[in-house]
Amino acid sequence: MAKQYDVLFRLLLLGDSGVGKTCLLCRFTDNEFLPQHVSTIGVDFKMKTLEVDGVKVRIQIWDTAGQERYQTITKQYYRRAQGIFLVYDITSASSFQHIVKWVSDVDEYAPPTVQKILIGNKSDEEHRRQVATEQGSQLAKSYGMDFFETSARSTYNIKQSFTRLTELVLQANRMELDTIPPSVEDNLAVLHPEEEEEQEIKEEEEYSTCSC
Ligand SMILES: Nc1nc2c(ncn2[C@@H]2O[C@H](COP(=O)(O)OP(=O)(O)OP(=O)(O)O)[C@@H](O)[C@H]2O)c(=O)[nH]1
Repeated sequence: MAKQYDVLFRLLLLGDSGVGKTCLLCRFTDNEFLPQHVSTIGVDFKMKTLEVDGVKVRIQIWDTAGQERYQTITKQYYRRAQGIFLVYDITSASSFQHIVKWVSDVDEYAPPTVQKILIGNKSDEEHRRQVATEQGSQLAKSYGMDFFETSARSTYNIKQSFTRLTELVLQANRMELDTIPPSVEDNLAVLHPEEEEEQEIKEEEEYSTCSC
């Protein structure tokens, strides 16, 4: 059967516990919002297909637990990520301060080519804001990253931020894609996951436990 997509990328959501990583993912993939905080245990993932620059991109998005005790497990997922969302909560100054630590973990464990975007989530909570938009934008600039304030509750900037990271990953891998001969492209069309990894993904899909 012909593939329903041209390329497959892995994205990762990182940030402190409670910043809204699971909610961002559930809003993007299922257009749902979970009002209660159910801490992720280890990792979960969901899939979605997007069309970016005329390319059908299947993205596998990994939602990691923000809690310290799961860090040994979650760090094992950095290695295979092509794009990473670094998420803080605009109502939590500490979650913003910890971005420095998340970036240093990414530098240590993720591939050097990984694309990163900074996200300030919960923009609907203006009355509880502790981190100014300018602070987020300055920090992102200092790391050379794009920056979005988002709201999983109101849907603000959700599609835009996921599309942008996918676009950046696509651009970063474009040369590699362009060198795949058309005959191979028809059947393969996945940058890294070939048959073995496809099988792995199918198994992962069967065990996916995302709570939304
Ligand atoms: N107001 C508001 N609340 C949000 C938003 N996104 C998430 N929340 C709330 O924040 C809490 C934590 O959200 P989660 O998505 O579970 O947080 P997480 O980052 O996945 O947490 P861990 O799994 O523990 O790492 C929940 O009560 C959500 O309803 C948002 O955009 N606006």
